[in-house]
Amino acid sequence: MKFLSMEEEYKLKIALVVDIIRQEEKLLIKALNDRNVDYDVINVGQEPIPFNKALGKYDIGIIRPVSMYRALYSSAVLEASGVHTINSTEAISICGDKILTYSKLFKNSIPIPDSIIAASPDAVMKAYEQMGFPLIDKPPIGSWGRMVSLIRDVYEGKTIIEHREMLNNAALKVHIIQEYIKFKNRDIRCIVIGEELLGCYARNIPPNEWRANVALGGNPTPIQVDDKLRELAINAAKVVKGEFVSIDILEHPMKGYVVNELNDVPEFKGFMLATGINVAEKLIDYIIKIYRA
Ligand SMILES: Nc1ncnc2c1ncn2[C@@H]1O[C@H](COP(=O)(O)OP(=O)(O)OP(=O)(O)O)[C@@H](O)[C@H]1O
Repeated sequence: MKFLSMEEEYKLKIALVVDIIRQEEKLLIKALNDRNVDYDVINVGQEPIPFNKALGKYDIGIIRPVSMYRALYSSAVLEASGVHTINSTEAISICGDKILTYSKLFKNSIPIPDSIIAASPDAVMKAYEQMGFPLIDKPPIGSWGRMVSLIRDVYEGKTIIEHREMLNNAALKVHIIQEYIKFKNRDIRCIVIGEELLGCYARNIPPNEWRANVALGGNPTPIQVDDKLRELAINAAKVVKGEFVSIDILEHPMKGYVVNELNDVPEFKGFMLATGINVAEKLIDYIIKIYRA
């Protein structure tokens, strides 16, 4: 029997595309080193990426930029040279925009919060009236809960409309007006890799907040995963063509689980704290298992 050297064994060449190195990226680098996988870190926050077939030396691009457009475009350029990116450009473009995400989910009968899209101040006022207060108003792009607003009456609504109109970004002037789902004072975040659910945890809403983001102090706690939750998370990931995504789920008093959003560059500090699962190792093991030559 011939024993393969580590290099022969793992013929994969990986591009780890980043714009900053967070704890998540450090863990990915550690997992790559531990498994002796050949990789380069491409920092698109500092380095240009040419349209160049030489990029085709990479088998896989792990796309990790925090900035949505850096993630989207670096994935597109790598894909153009034949690199398989995780996530794909298509998945990033869908998940990076909540309206595109909801459109895919709704079309595929995956429950979402009742939502209305409004693209002008007049349309927003009408949408507020149709939805009724209290309601949530959020822009289609953004993360860490920024600009996600709980609006209790028309005065607060008018303030939000005015502020958004002042922003120099067309997408931020579009509003998603949404039912406020207060039910359990928490939201659930699951991670799917490939077609499997890695796990889920809950983020409890901290004091003086109504949002559960870990970045805002949301407290990660373990939960029991039932079949419905598992099925919903896997289906939602599939519908947006996500290969490594996190899925945010709210619990509705009548409708049960509803998908709030998906993230194509998932953060996983909170997930690891609550579940003890090393997401970086699982992702690299998955890549080795599925894509090793
Ligand atoms: N319709 C809603 N009803 C109740 N709470 C909501 C609703 N929409 C958002 N939230 C709360 O606000 C938080 C942030 O909202 P959302 O996830 O839509 O924004 P985000 O900026 O994309 O956040 P993330 O960093 O998770 O990507 C959610 O985690 C949830 O706690």
